[in-house]
Amino acid sequence: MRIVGIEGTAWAASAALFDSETGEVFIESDPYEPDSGGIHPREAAEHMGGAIPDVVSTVLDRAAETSEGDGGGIDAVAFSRGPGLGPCLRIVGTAARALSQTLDVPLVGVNHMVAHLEIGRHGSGFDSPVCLNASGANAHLLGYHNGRYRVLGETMDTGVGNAIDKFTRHVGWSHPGGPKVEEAARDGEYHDLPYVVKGMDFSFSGIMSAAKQAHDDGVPVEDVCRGLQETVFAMLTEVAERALSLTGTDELVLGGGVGQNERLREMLAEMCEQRGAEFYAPEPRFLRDNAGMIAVLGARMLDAGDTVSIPDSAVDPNFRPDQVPVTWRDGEESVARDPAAAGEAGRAADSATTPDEVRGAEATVTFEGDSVVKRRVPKTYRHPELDERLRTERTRAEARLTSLARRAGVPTPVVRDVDPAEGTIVFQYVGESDLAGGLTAERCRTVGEHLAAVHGAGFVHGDPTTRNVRVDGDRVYLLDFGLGYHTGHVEDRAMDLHVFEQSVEGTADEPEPLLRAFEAGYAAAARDGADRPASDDEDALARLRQVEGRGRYQ
Ligand SMILES: C[C@@H](O)[C@H](NC(=O)OP(=O)(O)OC[C@H]1O[C@@H](n2cnc3c(N)ncnc32)[C@H](O)[C@@H]1O)C(=O)O
Ligand SMILES: Nc1ncnc2c1ncn2[C@@H]1O[C@H](COP(=O)(O)OP(=O)(O)OP(=O)(O)O)[C@@H](O)[C@H]1O
Ligand SMILES: [Fe+2]
Repeated sequence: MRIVGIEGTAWAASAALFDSETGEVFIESDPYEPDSGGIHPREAAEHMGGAIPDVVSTVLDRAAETSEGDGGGIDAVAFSRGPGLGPCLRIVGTAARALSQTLDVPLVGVNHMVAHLEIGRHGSGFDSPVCLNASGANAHLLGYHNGRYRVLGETMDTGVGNAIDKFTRHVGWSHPGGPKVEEAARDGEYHDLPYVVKGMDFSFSGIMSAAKQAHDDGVPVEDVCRGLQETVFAMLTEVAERALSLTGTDELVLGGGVGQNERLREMLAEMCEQRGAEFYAPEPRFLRDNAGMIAVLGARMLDAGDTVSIPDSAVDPNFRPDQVPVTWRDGEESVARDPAAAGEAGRAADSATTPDEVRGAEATVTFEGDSVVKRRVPKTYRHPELDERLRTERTRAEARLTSLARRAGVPTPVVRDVDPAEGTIVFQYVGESDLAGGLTAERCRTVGEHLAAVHGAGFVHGDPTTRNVRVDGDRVYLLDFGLGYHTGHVEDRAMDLHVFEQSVEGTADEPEPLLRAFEAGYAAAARDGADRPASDDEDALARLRQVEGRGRYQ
C-alpha cells in the first residue's frame, strides 16, 4: 500500500510517501521561518499556499519514479485535519481533496496529535505504550483505553515548545527558540526556577515568568536556559513516570518537536532504564512536524476502512486526540496492564506472596510489621540541586499535611517518624488494597467527601489518584500528600477533582457512575462543611467544568 501524506498545521509545509511494503518513508518539507517574533497565522498560511503544491509535486515525482504503473501506484491521500491554525489547515485540506479527486483515491483525515504518537508506536513495535507528546502547541500524556486515546495528563496552560519560544522571544532570539535554548544550556550553570506538577498535569506559566525575570535581573542567559531545560524536562519526565506507575505499563514513546532535544531524551531514557521500562524516541525527522507520520497513520486508517468523504472532510483547528475513534486498534487493548493487579501493589495483610517493597513513581515503600517506610529515593535524571529540593520539600509537606488531614476528619495513616534530609517517613500500615483494585461508586463517593474536608481545611492533596487511596471495606484512606499545599484558590481545588477523575477515566471500564458518585460526595460534604453556600466563583465543581472545557489547542 502506498499513501501520500500532507501536513501543514502551523509551520511545516510537508508531503510524504509511505510504502507499507518496503517500510520506506520519503518526506519533503519546507519550513516557514518568521523574520521576527513567533508564528503569524496569516504569514504561515501564505507560506502554505506557496509551499504545499511544491512539496506535493516532489512527492508525486518520487511516487512515479518508484512505481511501475501510471499514477505512482498511490492508494490514498491522508492529511492533517487538526489541531492547528485554521488558515493553514484549510489550505492543506483543499490540496488533499483536490489530489484525492485527481488520483481518484480515498481521502483519510488524520489527527495530527495522534499521528505524533502513532509514529512512535509504529517505530518501536510496542503494543500499548504511554505516549508523551512534547510539541510546540501541546504537551500531554496519552494512553489507549476502550477504543480511544485518553489524556492521562496535560499542560494547564501553553504547549511546551511555545513556552520555551516565548522566553527566547523575550531575550530577542529568532523563532524557533528550542534549539537555541538547548545550545546555550550546554555552557550554563543550573538556575533554580519554579517547578509545577499537579498529579499528571503541569503548568509552565510560572516558570516562564520567573525565567524572563531572572534574565531581566542579569542572570546569565545560558544559566537561565540550563535551569529552564532542567526544570521543564524534569517535570515532563516525572509525569511520564507517574503515568507508567499508574497504568502499570513498561513502555514509553516520545513524540513532538521538543522531543528532538537531547537532554529531554536523556532524562526519559534514564528514568525508564531505572524502572525497567522500555523507551523509544523516533528519529528527529519523525519528531518535528512532518507528513511522514500523517502517511503512516493514514495507511493504518485506510486498512481499517477509516476514510472520509469530501463533504465530511472539514478541518478542525481544535481537534483533540481523545475525540478520535481509534478504528485501527483492537478495542480490547489497553494502556493499563491489569488495573486490578496494580491495585494490589500494597501488601495484603493475609498474604505471604505479595512483595515487601513497592515502587511508586516517586518513592520506594517498604513494609515492616505494621509500619510502612516511604523513602523518596534520589532521581538521577534530575539535576542534583533540584532533586534535593523536591525530595526535602515534599517529604516535609507530606508529613505535615497527612496529619492535618486526619485532624480534619479524613482517615490517613499515622505519621510515626519523619526525616526530611533523608526523604524518609514512617507511616502506619492502612487498608487492604489500593482503590484502583477495588473501584466502587460508594468508595468514590467517600473520596469526594474526604477531598471536600481537605479543601475545607484550606489545602489541596495535589495528587489524588486511585493509587493514592487505600481501602478496607467501607474505610477509605487518603495517602501521599507530598504534592499538597495550602491554597485559597478554587482553581487548585478544581485541579484535585480533575486529577482524581482523570485517574478513574484512565483505568475504569465504566467511569461514568464512579465520577457521578465522586462528585455527589464532594458536593454534599462541601455544602455541609461550609458556613454559607459557595458562590459560583468559589465552587470547585463549577470550576472543574471550565478546566475540562478549556481548549488548549488554539
Ligand atoms: C498543532 C501542531 O501545529 C503543533 N506542531 C508543532 O508545534 O511543531 P513541532 O515540530 O511538533 O514542535 C515545534 C517546537 O519544537 C521546539 N523545538 C525544536 N527543536 C527543539 C530542541 N532541540 N529543543 C527544544 N525544543 C525544540 C520548537 O522550539 C517549537 O516550539 C503541535 O504538534 O503541537
Ligand atoms: N501507609 C500505607 N499503608 C498501606 N499501603 C501503603 C501505605 N503507604 C503506601 N502504601 C502503598 O504503597 C504505594 C506507593 O505509595 P505512595 O503512593 O505513597 O508512593 P509514591 O511513590 O508517592 O507513589 P506515586 O507517586 O506513584 O503515587 C501505594 O499505592 C500503596 O499501595
Ligand atoms: Fe506537531
